[in-house]
Amino acid sequence: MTRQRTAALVGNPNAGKSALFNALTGARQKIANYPGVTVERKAGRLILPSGEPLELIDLPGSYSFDAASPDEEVTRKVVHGEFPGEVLPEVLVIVLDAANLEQHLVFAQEVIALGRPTVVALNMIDLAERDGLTLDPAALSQALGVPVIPTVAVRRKGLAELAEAIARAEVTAGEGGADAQPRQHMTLPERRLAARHMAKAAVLSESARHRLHTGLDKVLLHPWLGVPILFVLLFVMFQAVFAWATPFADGLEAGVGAISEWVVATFPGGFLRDLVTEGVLAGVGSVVVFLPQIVILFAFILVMEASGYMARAAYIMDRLMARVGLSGKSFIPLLSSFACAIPGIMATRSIADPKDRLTTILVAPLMTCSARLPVYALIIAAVIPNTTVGPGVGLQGLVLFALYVAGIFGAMVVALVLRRTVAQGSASGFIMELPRYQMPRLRDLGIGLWQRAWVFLRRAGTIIFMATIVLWVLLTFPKAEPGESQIDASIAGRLATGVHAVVEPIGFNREMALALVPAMAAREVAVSSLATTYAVASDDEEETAMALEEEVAARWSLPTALAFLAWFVFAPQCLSTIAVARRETNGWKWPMFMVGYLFALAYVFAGATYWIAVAAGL
Ligand SMILES: Nc1nc2c(ncn2[C@@H]2O[C@H](COP(=O)(O)OP(=O)(O)OP(=O)(O)O)[C@@H](O)[C@H]2O)c(=O)[nH]1
Ligand SMILES: [Mg+2]
Repeated sequence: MTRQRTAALVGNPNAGKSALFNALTGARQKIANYPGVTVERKAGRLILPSGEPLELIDLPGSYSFDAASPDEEVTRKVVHGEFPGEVLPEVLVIVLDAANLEQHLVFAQEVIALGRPTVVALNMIDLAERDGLTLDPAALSQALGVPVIPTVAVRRKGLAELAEAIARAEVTAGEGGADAQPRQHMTLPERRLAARHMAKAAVLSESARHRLHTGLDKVLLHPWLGVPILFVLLFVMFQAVFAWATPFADGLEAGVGAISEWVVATFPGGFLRDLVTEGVLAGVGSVVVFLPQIVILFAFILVMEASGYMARAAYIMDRLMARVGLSGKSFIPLLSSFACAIPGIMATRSIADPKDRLTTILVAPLMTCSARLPVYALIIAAVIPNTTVGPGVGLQGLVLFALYVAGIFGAMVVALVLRRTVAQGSASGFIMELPRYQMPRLRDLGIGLWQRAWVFLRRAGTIIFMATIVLWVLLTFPKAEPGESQIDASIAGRLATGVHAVVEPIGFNREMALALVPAMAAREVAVSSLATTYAVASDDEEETAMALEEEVAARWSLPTALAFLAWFVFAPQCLSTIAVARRETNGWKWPMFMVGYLFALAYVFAGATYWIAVAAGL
């Protein structure tokens, strides 16, 4: 009888099936450290200890036989003998990741329930050991009712034993293991529960560290607690941005003020001195004082990344993202957009589905980038009282938190609408391997913070510097006639009158209108523009110059200030983002769509904020 005998490798994605396949057959299947590498069946020849050949089939990873994707469909068909031109494999070899036993045992039970000759390869035990786990293959074998062979595919450990077990499984086909009970009718939650018990029973000993890590995961990834914990962390972060930064920001502000006074005292009055004090020092200085806030924000983000928490945040958010039609793959691009939408949009290249990717690009500018922080911080410090609304809860930090949440919420709603209209499609869930918890290293943290601070200062020294000088010149010429205000007379003032007509209905004053156009270069320019405008204006009125924050507090009504905040949650005030969106979508159509919908939202929400605030008597 020369019938070709076959065995198939099945299991969750990233369990090491292809690595085992290569080790057993000498093939060169692509393996890589992420799920979904193998997407079709591959066959190779394994020589059994008896010298007999056996056809071994490597299959795509699968979470269940209820196939969701085409590659999982391949697995289901091959295992059930429904694949065209393929015989029913006699032996099923389940490959488990020993370091993720609980997760992998769910599908394993479904395979064993088929009642076919089955062998389990308990792979990656080296990783389990590294994590501080000592496993008991015998206990697992007892619980599953099939032989369990420990293997390390990449170091060719346990291969002979596995081949032996495959050969034997064929012989004992149909006899069933000691504990084999009918498991056909288990539901998914029942399988999950059984998986947890079996995984627990299979652990002989666990290091204190591993226990700590699983304990942390139990709390941080808890179905109910996970989301509130994430929000509390973010909440604390925004409180800290205000509470901790204040002394440093005050120091910087005093420093800029001192330099300005020194310049005034040392140099003769005139064009150049005004350019330096009203343009460079008032304008650029007004942005630089937000450096402490930026550093604190990134300190939190970097610690969350380095400790392994950020990946868990992605895991927690995945369900929420799926509900609005985004895949979990969008999480990292959207997260990067909190720093800046440009790297965020570029990171969407990792999203395979084009509609999915387009949606992510279109909503990325709604994530609050760090360029908005100076604008938010200035307005909040100026008009929101520095009081507490509960033990340890500052009102200013609360408002900042609300603005970030408004951006996220806006993005979710927009994504939902886009997925139902112009970017139709369904969400694809993702399962990611969670990295180990780690104590963030101070050195890495320092380097990361330095890089962020440098990016911020470089922007202040280049784009913001240039925009401020151009604006100062436009504000200073032509010179006002006696009795006329300098702003009214200037080129910038006249240009602003046109913009003001458009934004007056939503409560903006003329200085705000004046700040909006140069702020297209970068959002922080809104702050430097206001500073320069007020510096020029107060010079003109022979007033003593006040700090920008005090100017805003004195001149803006609360509804106007709130409307300006609402505007910046949505407005696409960034030419570089538009340019990157054009490059990544290969054309002007989508960037124009993005700019259009964002300005429309900004206008509507700023207007609504203004009129509601006015009606409320604020
Ligand atoms: N340390 C260690 N790494 C392993 C072991 N087995 C596989 N790997 C690694 O785990 C990763 C995934 O292995 P693959 O063989 O591609 O996994 P797969 O099950 O074929 O994954 P899909 O094709 O996506 O279903 C690769 O980076 C392998 O090098 C092992 O026993 N120990
Ligand atoms: Mg594979």
